[in-house]
Amino acid sequence: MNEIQLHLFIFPAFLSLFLLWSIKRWLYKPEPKKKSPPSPPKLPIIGHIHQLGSLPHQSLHSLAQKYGPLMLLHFGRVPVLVVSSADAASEILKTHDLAFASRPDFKAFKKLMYDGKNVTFSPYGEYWRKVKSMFALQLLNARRVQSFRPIREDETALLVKRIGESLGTVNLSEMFAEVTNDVICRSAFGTKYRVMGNGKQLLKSMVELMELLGSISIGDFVPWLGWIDRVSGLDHKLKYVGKEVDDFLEHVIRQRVEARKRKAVLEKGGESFLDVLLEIYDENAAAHSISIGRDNIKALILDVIEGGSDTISTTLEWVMTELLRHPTVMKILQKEVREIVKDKKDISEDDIGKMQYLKAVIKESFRYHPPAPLLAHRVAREDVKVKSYDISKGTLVMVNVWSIGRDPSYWDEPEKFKPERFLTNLKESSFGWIPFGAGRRGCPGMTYSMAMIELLVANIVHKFDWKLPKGVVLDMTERAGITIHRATPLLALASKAT
Ligand code: HEM
Repeated sequence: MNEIQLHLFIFPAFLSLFLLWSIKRWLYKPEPKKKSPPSPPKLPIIGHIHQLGSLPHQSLHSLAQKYGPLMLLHFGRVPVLVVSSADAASEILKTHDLAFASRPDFKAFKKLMYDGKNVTFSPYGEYWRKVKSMFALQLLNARRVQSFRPIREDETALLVKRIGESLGTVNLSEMFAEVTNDVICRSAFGTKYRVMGNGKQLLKSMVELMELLGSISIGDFVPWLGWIDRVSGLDHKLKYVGKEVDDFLEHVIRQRVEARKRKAVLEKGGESFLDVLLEIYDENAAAHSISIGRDNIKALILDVIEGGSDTISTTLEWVMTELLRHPTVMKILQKEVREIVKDKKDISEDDIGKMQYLKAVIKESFRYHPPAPLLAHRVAREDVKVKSYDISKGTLVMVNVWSIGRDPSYWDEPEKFKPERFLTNLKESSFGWIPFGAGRRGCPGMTYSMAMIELLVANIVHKFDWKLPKGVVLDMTERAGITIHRATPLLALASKAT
């Protein structure tokens, strides 16, 4: 081939290649690079799981100081978005609420909550919408919360009597756990249950259940390491505790069904949650446009017990801890309560309505010690842009309420316990104060909880004076779990009010 022939061949070949390349570029535009939130260095296989520590909300708070309020971690193969400011929380819980309205399907949730049939761990969808609206409209509406008033009053009176009989050092943690359990059981089942069928303490089983719900199963994040859950005993514990709680619920439901057949009257305090559910179950399914079976009832009852007991008792513990740490705040509160109640024997809910400082103390305690410091995890249902970041479908979202309550750009002197901040501005209406979460998946139990916490705190500061036992230094260490309790029981010295 001479030189001219060669040129004649090469030129069209180049031209065709160039045309092919241009067409390909035009047809298949390369995906724009995704922008992820800042992320700390990670380990192979497990990613950032090792950085959670025993108190994840605190470890994540420290990491967020360095990587910012929207931070991306990886737990095994699962991307995890950690949210640590009011502004970022508003993006998740308000702007993109629907996109983040689902929950993860962790093994513990499925095994202990009847395959996710409860409200809290149910994925977003038709079933969740129905049971959530049933919770909000029928189980926890204002009228029903009001109907439980005699239960709250009875149990508060019993607590006051118990403290009065054992003036001196009292174990407030234990007392709060018991009174909360009694109120919740009476609201849920119409009667108190401390002991289960086999003589085991219900409270102890509930503590085990909560611990398991808060535990990490490695198989959820690195499926091929799932065998570790077997070897570590987690799988066995899930089965054992699940069975124990199921036996108890079965026993209670059978008793209640029998009592309903005999038309036995409830203890005072209106229709229980279980009665409402049984009504829907056996009589009225069509009218409620929802079909629920035995497992659904058990799962929904567990929502009430695990949603209510631990969260309320831990709130009471922290409120009293802060009052004991701040005697001046205690004095101001006692003055308010005593001036409003005067020499009446009982505190009415009308009286409570006037106690603005009491409400401020409780709100401040929620800010500083949110009982569920990481809310309940959310999951992204679709790809979504948050601020300028691309968050992919399936990302697990942790909203660090503990961190948000300590954000100095939002709260003035966040490390100080200052109830006054809630008297002067309504901070709790925005996303800096979200101990009950917000948006579609927000907690439906806030009114119920507040009614109980306010009545209990008002009564015990009204009837008694409190201080720390001699030589006791308040230990502020937290105990790990899905709700955060004190690591050591709260002991306090009670004397008759002066
Ligand atoms: C001090 C008391 C309580 C606190 C601090 C609390 C806190 C929370 C939090 C943080 C969430 C997750 C919200 C979110 O993802 O945005 C939640 C959900 C929930 N809570 Fe509560 N809660 C309390 C009491 C109660 C009570 C008394 C009940 C029932 C009687 C209850 C039932 C529920 C249910 C059913 C959900 C799931 C809502 C959903 O996923 O749609 N909670 N709670």
